[in-house]
Amino acid sequence: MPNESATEQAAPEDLWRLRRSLDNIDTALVAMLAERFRVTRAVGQLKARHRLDAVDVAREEAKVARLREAATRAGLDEDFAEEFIRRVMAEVVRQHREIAQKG
Ligand SMILES: O=C(O)C(=O)C[C@]1(C(=O)O)C=C[C@@H](O)C=C1
Repeated sequence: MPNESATEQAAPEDLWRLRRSLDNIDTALVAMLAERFRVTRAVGQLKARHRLDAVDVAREEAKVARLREAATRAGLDEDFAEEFIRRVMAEVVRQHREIAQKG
């Protein structure tokens, strides 16, 4: 293929297989994130309609604690898991404020 890197051309079959697996996982992650944002947009519309604050600190902290435990059980670094979910929630809050402003 013309746009393959030199590493890809020289890669052994195992590397190809692992990379295909990674590509599938990445696609699934994006699809799940998109689904999550579809749900949070609906939450944002409800919050705007009922004049509720975009941020729910207690819920965020409970979620972080729960996900840190889930990460540990799954063998994933819990600080990474926390960083990830906090970044996602920050984007959700940004979108909720945008929804509330635009009406
Ligand atoms: O549960 C809510 O109220 C949400 O708006 C969702 C969510 C989240 O993405 O999990 C986002 C912002 C809130 O501060 C808490 C949680």
